[in-house]
Amino acid sequence: MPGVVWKQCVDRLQDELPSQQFNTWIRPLQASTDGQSLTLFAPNRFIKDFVSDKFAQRISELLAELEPGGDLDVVLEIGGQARSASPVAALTPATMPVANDMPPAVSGSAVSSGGIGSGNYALRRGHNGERQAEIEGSLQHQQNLVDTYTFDNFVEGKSNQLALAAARQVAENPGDSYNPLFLYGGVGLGKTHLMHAVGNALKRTKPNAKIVYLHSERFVADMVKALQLNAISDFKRYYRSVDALLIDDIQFFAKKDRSQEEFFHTFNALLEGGQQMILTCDRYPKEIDGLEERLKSRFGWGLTVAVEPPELETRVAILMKKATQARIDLPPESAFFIAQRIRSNVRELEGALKRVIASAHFTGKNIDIDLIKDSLKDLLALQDKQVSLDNIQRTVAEYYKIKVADLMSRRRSRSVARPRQVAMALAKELTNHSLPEIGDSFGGRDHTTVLHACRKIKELRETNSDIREDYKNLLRSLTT
Ligand SMILES: Nc1ncnc2c1ncn2[C@@H]1O[C@H](COP(=O)(O)OP(=O)(O)OP(=O)(O)O)[C@@H](O)[C@H]1O
Repeated sequence: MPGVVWKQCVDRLQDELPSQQFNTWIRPLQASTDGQSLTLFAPNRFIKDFVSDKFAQRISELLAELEPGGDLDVVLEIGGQARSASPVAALTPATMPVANDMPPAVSGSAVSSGGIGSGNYALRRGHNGERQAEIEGSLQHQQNLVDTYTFDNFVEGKSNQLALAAARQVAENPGDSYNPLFLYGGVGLGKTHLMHAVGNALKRTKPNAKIVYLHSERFVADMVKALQLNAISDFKRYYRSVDALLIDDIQFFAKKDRSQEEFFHTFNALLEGGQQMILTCDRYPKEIDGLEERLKSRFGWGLTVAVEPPELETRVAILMKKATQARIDLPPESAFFIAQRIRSNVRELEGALKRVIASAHFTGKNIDIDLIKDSLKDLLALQDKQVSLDNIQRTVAEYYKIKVADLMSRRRSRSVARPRQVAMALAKELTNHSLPEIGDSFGGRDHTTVLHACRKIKELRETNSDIREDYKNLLRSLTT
C-alpha cells in the first residue's frame, strides 16, 4: 500500500514541479518502507541534502493527503536498493531502477578480461604487428580536449547553473559522488563545452591523467574495428585504463546492442574503479528508445542534470564574452539585438556573431544595428517568416486545445483568457510588432491590455510552474 502512495506522490510532484527539477531531484529517488517510515534513497549526498532541504516537507504533506492517518515519517538516506539489493523494488516508481538490476561483480571480471587480453595481445603481435598498431593507433586518438572549452570561458545563467555547479564539483572530486555525471539537453547548449571544461581542469591538476573524450559513434566504430581485427581485449583494456571517460551524445548507442553490451561492462568497471564518467545526451536517459533498461538505470546512479536554452540575459552575456575574446567592440544594444533575434541555441548565436564580425572586417565598418541587419538578412527574414502573429496564435490555440477565434473573442473565462495572455507575451517576445499592432491582431484590443498580459505572464512564469512549462514549450516549438 505505501508503495502505491509513493507512486501517487511522485505523480503529484511531477505535476507540480518543472520537468528539469523533477528529473534532477525526484526521479532518482528510490523508496522503501517498514510501515512506520518511508525511506527515500538518493544516489548521492548532493541530491539527499537538496531533497531534504527543499522537498521533504512537501513530500510529507502529500503523503498525509494521499493516505490520511498513514503517518509515515520521511527519512532520507544515501544509497539505494538497486545497489544494496534490498527487497523493496515494488516501491520504486515505474521509471526507477529495480532490485534485480544489480551491477555484476565487475572488478574481478574487468581485471581478468584485461589479463586474458594481454595474452591475446602478445600472441597477435607476433602474428600481425601492423594490425595491432592499427587498433592501438585508432584508440590513442581520443585525447582531443578542446583547449578553449574551459570553465572560465563558460557563461553562467539560470539555464545552465546546476550543470555548471555539478561539473565544477566533478572537476574537484573526480570519481566521487557524481559518477556518472549525465548532462542532457538540446543541441548547441554547452554540454560538450562543460564536459571538456571538466577534462581540462582535471588535466591541469593532474597532467598525467588519462582523460579520454570521444563521441559515442567513435566508441561504436572502435568496437567494430576491434572486433574485425580480433582485438576486442585491447579495446576493453584501453577503455578501462582511463582516469576519466567523457562520451558525447550517447543517444547514438540506441539500437546498437553489441556496443551497449560492451559499454555496460566498461561502465561497471569504471564505476567500480572510481574512475569518473561524464556522459551527454540530447534527452533524458529514460527517454532514449532502443537503449537497454540496465544502462538507463545506471545512468541515474550519479547525477543527471539538464542544460536548458539560455534566457535573453545569458545570451547577451555570452555574446559580450565571445566578442571580448575576439577583441571586438560589440555595443551592448547590438548584443541585445542579436540575442533577441537568435534564440534557438548558443551555437547559432556564435555563428551569427561570427558573420557580423566578418562583415565588419570586410566592410571596414563598426558594428551597429544596421550592419547586423544587413549581415544577418537571410537569417532574420527566415525567422520573421516563421514567427508571425498568425503562427503564434495558431500554435498557442493548438497547444491549449482552443480555437484561434477564442483568442480574438471577448470571452474572459480563465480557459481562454490565460492562453490569450500567453500568446500576447509570446508575440511581444518573438516579433517586432508594436503593442498596438499586437493588440489589434487579438480582436482589436488596446495596447494597455497587451502590456498587462506581458507583465502578468512574466510574474506567473516566476511563481507558477505550469505556466513556466507551457511558455517554455511554446517558445521551443515556435523557434526551433
Ligand atoms: N554558457 C556558455 N558560455 C559560453 N559558450 C557557450 C555556452 N554554452 C554553449 N557555448 C558555446 O556554444 C557552442 C556549442 O556548445 P556545445 O558544442 O558544448 O553544445 P552541445 O550542447 O554539446 O551540443 P550538441 O548536442 O550539438 O553536441 C560551443 O562553441 C560552446 O563553447
